[in-house]
Amino acid sequence: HGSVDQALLDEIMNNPHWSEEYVNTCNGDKIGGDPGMYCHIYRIFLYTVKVEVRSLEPFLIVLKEFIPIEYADSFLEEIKKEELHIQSTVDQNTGKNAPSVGRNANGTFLTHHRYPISSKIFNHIQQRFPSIDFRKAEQFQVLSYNSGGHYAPHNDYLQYVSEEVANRCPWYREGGNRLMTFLFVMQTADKGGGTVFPRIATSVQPSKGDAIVWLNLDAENGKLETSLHGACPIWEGTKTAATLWVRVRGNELLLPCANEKQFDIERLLYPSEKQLLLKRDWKCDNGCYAE
Ligand SMILES: O=C(O)CCC(=O)C(=O)O
Ligand SMILES: [Fe+2]
Repeated sequence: HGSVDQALLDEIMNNPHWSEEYVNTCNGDKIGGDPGMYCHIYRIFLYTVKVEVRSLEPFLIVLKEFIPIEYADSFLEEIKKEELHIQSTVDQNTGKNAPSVGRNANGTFLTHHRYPISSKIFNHIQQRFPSIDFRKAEQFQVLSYNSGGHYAPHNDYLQYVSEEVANRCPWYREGGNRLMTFLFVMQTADKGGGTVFPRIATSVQPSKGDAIVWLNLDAENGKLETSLHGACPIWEGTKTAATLWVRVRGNELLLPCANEKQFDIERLLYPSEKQLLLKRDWKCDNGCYAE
């Protein structure tokens, strides 16, 4: 692991939520090495969006240089004024809030329009990614990781014993599960700090301003276990990122005419071209739109 601080490395290796395999995947960014990977640029209104397609099953893309550097910097300035709390979980044994073994990060939630700059970033995302209604996303979760920080591989979907039980909770009933995670990076670590997807043996080492976008559910709203991911350990420096968890209600991405439920992945990959397509007199093969 090169010149990685041995004590930090030992700590991660002894953490039951991490494994050598995960850490190795963290250290090997797949840029250019994955035969299934490709890139394209789409244009929407006057904006261009650079897309790196890492995987379609599960869906994982990186939007390169997506958030302007000056926006990221302004947001960072605002965040400095916020009190970031150590992210804790409820200890199963004591019932008390305790720092989590699975995650070592400071963070806070901010409403989309909390600050002019968060609003600007929110609108920036929405304009360039119109196939998703980001108003249906939870608040920005800002996460900041210092050296030794990490978030061990986990899934973002909410887990309940059953859909019936879940729906007793108004918060779930309104939004449904977490369909998509949209994460953008405002500050990169000096060493480490990518996002790892162990089930597809991939990690993304983002640059400042890049956004990493993936789906957590399948087309039937089932839990997509291959969306397992984590924040790789930070060996040096600080990483700051913000997450939008987009809920599924109002964001059904299903093909209008598919007999079997399937996502309309093109809507995510080429939103602008899809808009043009929809302007044409488009008919589906299975006749559901026939006059
Ligand atoms: O910071 C990262 O790379 C991952 C964060 C994450 O997985 C989450 O907030 O759910
Ligand atoms: Fe996550």
